Amino acid sequence: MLAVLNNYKLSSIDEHKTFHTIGQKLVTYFQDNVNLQPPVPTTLATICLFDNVTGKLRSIIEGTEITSWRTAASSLVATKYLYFNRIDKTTADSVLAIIGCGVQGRIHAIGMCSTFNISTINLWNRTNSKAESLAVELENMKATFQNKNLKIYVHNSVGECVAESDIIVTATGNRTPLLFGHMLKTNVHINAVGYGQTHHSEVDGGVYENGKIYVDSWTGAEAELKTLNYPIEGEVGEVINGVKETPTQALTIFQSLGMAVEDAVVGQLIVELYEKNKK
Ligand SMILES: NC(=O)C1=CN([C@@H]2O[C@H](COP(=O)(O)OP(=O)(O)OC[C@H]3O[C@@H](n4cnc5c(N)ncnc54)[C@H](OP(=O)(O)O)[C@@H]3O)[C@@H](O)[C@H]2O)C=CC1
Ligand SMILES: O=C([O-])C1=[NH+]CCC1
Repeated sequence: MLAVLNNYKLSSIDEHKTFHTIGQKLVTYFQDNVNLQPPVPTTLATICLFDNVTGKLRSIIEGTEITSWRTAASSLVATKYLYFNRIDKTTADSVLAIIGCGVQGRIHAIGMCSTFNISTINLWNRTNSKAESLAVELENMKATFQNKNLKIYVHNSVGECVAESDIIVTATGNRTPLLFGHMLKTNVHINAVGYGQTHHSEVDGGVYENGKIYVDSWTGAEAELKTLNYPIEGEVGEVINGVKETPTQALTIFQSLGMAVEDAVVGQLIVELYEKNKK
């Protein structure tokens, strides 16, 4: 995945300096890595940064952790602009469902509960013990969350998990849909993160048909969502900068594809901080 971003600022480094980034992100997904002893992450990433004047390789950065956090951060931004900005904030304690409690499900759970007023988190995972382990971890982190009274439940079915949920994260490698329209209440926001057969494998067509679909990048969507036969409303960024209106419709879907440019900028920030602290 190629990434080029010019003329931007990193205020934590230097608010006057302008940065230019050329990067390349390499990602592999080996599902059986979780069964190794010790387990290895299934999604592995490496980020290469190049000098923007000469094109010479400047740094190679371990990108697995960056990918985990960046993906969750994108969903948090999407949830803020597509969901929290359309609801009554005075009553805005929300119920979150995590479908798939692997690396992404875990980071999304921590990120959402740290950022928003989540009163209940519902967890489902194909292998139930992983959802139970995440529930224990979240229980031990409660003091750091926005809502210290967070209630945590593990469910035996996806339908039960999402029935009362306002915000849903799907983060599985499932190749066929596991989230269907009849399972959802009204006024729901979905962050569809997992990649199975395609990016949109986890969510049934009936959900896309009745919702407003947003992506992280039009360019990514043109390349990677060719088989999604429903109209895309816009980029989340277009809602943020006012080009598109905040949706008022009660079902929104953030179809997360992953943008290498976001990873490359975080990589650049890490390299700049490293260089600054070395001096
Ligand atoms: N949109 C984006 O930018 C990104 C998307 N991804 C995608 O997100 C997904 C999750 O990644 P990650 O958390 O790192 O992977 P993990 O291997 O850590 O977790 C995978 C999860 O998917 C579940 N799963 C796998 N196959 C199935 C299935 N057939 N039915 C139901 N559940 C299944 C696993 O359940 P179990 O524990 O039972 O095996 C586990 O909960 C992947 O598809 C990955 O490609 C990853 C990074 C960025
Ligand atoms: O952006 C990314 O790293 C990925 N998107 C889909 C799988 C991994």
